[in-house]
Formats: sequence, structure tokens, C-alpha cells
Amino acid sequence: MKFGVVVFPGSNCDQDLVDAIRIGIQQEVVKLWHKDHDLQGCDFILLPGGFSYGDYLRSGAISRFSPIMQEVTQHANRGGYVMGICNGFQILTEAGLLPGALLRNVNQKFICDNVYIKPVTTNLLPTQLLDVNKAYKIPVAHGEGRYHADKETLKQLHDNDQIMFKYSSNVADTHEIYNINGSLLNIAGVSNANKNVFGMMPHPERAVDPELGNTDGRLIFESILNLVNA
Ligand SMILES: NC(=O)CC[C@H](N)C(=O)O
Repeated sequence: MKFGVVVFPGSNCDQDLVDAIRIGIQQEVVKLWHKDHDLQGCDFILLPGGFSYGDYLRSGAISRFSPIMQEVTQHANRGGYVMGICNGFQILTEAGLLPGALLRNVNQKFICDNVYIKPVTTNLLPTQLLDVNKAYKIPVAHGEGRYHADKETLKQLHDNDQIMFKYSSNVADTHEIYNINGSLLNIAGVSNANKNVFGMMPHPERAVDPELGNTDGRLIFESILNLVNA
């Protein structure tokens, strides 16, 4: 499977994502410049974290007009896979490829921490190999991560099994929730209705390399690979 990581001006997690794919799961990966109109035959498009366009107006509000987003949208509309992490998630909601919006954290502060998240379903590609009873430690680093959607959308997300991750406590067998940013329903990640576009605020690409002391993110990338191996 060939992965493409889109680089916007101000992206700062693109290389971490490339390393997670190339070294972590040993797949082909290329960087795609946001001004290009060519996805270079990639099967899976990744939008990385960072501060694209300096987060001006709102995070992702300008990047969603980057030229390559036309091709990313066509790819998604054809059923191609797209995943946004942190700023990438923000860009996908701004582009209308994912439901809801990411608002300023409820404490009005930038939060940089290790948090625990639990997969809500294993019916989505990135959670296929995960355990819904396990909490995974994944770093977050964001100022605008508070997931918001209207009641009808939240109901659809729930009924259609589109809630990918929720913030959680670190005790695997409890339902106690540790909601770091005020997200509705503690949502940390969602998919679109067709289940080919995904977004999450925590950074699994920062938790792949054993030398960094945490490999809890690795199974998310391995789950994606399961597509080819299935
Ligand atoms: N790590 C990131 O991608 C940062 C996300 C975003 N720019 C924010 O602060 O909300």
C-alpha cells in the first residue's frame, strides 16, 4: 500500500508520520506538497499535525483551500482512504469531509500531554486490531481539540458506529472518563458516514518507535495495513 503525507506550510508532524509508515510498518510513503494537484498514485492519504497557515482564522480554515485538497476530496468521494491527525483532523472537518468541528479547548489552554483513549468500535479500519476494553496511551498537543457537533450529528455518529475513539481513564476495566478538552461525548476521533475518512486529535505517530518509550500507537497503523493483508 502506498501512503501519501500532505505537507502544508506550518505542518510539523509530517516527518513523524513518514517515519511511522516507513520505519514503523515498512510501507512505501511519499510527501505530497499542498500546492500540487497530484496524489502520485497513493492509496492512503494522511494529513499530518501542525499549525498549517499559523492556525489563522481557525485551525485548518485556510489549509482546506490548498490546491491538493481538491484531489483529496475527489479521492475521498471515490471511496479512497484519508486520515487526518490533529491539525489534519481539523482540516478535514473544515473541508466538510468529516462531521463536526474542533473548538478551542474548554480550559482555553494548549494541552500537551499523554492521554488515554479507548476505541469505541473495531468496525473502522484504523481500529480493527484494537481492543475496545483497553485504554491506549497516546500523546496530544493541541489548543483547538474540543470536538463539537449538533445533537442530530452526534446521534448519527453513535447510531452509525462512526465514533472511533473516546478519551478515557487509564484503568482498562472502568468507564470513568478523563475528558481533557471538553469534547462532546468525550470524542477523540470519528469517521465519515462511508467509513473511508478518519480523524483523531491524539498523535499515534508519536507512539510507534520503542526508543520513544511508547508503542501504543503502532496497532492503529497496523490495523490500516490489515486492509491489504485481509
Ligand atoms: N499538534 C497539532 O497538530 C496542533 C493542532 C492545532 N494547530 C491546535 O493547536 O489546535
